[in-house]
Amino acid sequence: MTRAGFVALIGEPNAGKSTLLNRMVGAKVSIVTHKVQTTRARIRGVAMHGDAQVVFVDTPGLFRPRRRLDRAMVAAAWGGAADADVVLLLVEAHRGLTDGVKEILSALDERVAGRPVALAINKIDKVKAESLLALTSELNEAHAFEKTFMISAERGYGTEDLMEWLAAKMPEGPFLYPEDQLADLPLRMIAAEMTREKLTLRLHQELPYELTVETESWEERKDGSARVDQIVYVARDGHKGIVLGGGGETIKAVSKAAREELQEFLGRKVHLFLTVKVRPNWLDEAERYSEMGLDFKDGGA
Ligand SMILES: Nc1nc2c(ncn2[C@@H]2O[C@H](COP(=O)(O)OP(=O)(O)OP(=O)(O)O)[C@@H](O)[C@H]2O)c(=O)[nH]1
Repeated sequence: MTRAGFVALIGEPNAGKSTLLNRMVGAKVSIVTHKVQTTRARIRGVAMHGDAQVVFVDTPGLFRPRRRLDRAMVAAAWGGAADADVVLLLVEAHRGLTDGVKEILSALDERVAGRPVALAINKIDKVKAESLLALTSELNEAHAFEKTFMISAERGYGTEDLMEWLAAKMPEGPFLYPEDQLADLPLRMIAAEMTREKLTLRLHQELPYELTVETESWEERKDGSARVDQIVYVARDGHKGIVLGGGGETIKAVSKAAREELQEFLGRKVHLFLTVKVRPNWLDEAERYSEMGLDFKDGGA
């Protein structure tokens, strides 16, 4: 008998959800950067473990929503958790029981009532082993977790045990995705995410998430290569210059880095063309939201 189900990863921004997802799934499907709040879509990765299929929902970081986009992200995060068979809360070992974690804990009972919730203390490579016991009991006093794991998503410590446990928690049933499918994101969206990641890394603090990337066209060529055209949408005229850089230097570097990553991912040659356009209202356009896997109305006032 096979098993299959969903695991929702929740936690504060930067807790390491994308890193863990990538490790469990074994391929890079979600973007990982040093910046917070990079995950927008409810990206799923599918991990196989023995007879079990575990589908991970990588939720946007939970944080206090202000703008429409933020509210939609938070609604998407909790939506993912409420549908899951197991909820996995990631807490950073060196930060412990922060106010943000406390807020998540107080919302847990209401939002995901009846679902098993496990705790994964992540980034244990950053702290002394002695401190972990105290942290474990402190967190378990704050919430009765079904199980506590100590892991390093980055180094792979403890992640095997975690996977083993999650697999056993999945309900019996047929696989939800074909076995060879790594993520249910279309290639076009993966390619757009790669470009957005490179932009985010390159621009640092200058443009938090006021830009979006869309793949306009994807053409398969006879020689086995692909021509990919993408548009980078910015919210303001002034941002266009920042994205382009002096003499187009920034966009060229971004394009090169994104092309290289996409080529490695696909295992073949890619011709990538980026165009920067100003679209003042994109943050409030419904269409943009569905392309990011979010529900526009969730962000409503
Ligand atoms: N030292 C250490 N760093 C880690 C570990 N896991 C993740 N990180 C780092 O923590 C940062 C954030 O990781 P992400 O996986 O992007 O975090 P996230 O929770 O998906 O973040 P959001 O998308 O903002 O919600 C990255 O710089 C990771 O390299 C770990 O086990 N140890």
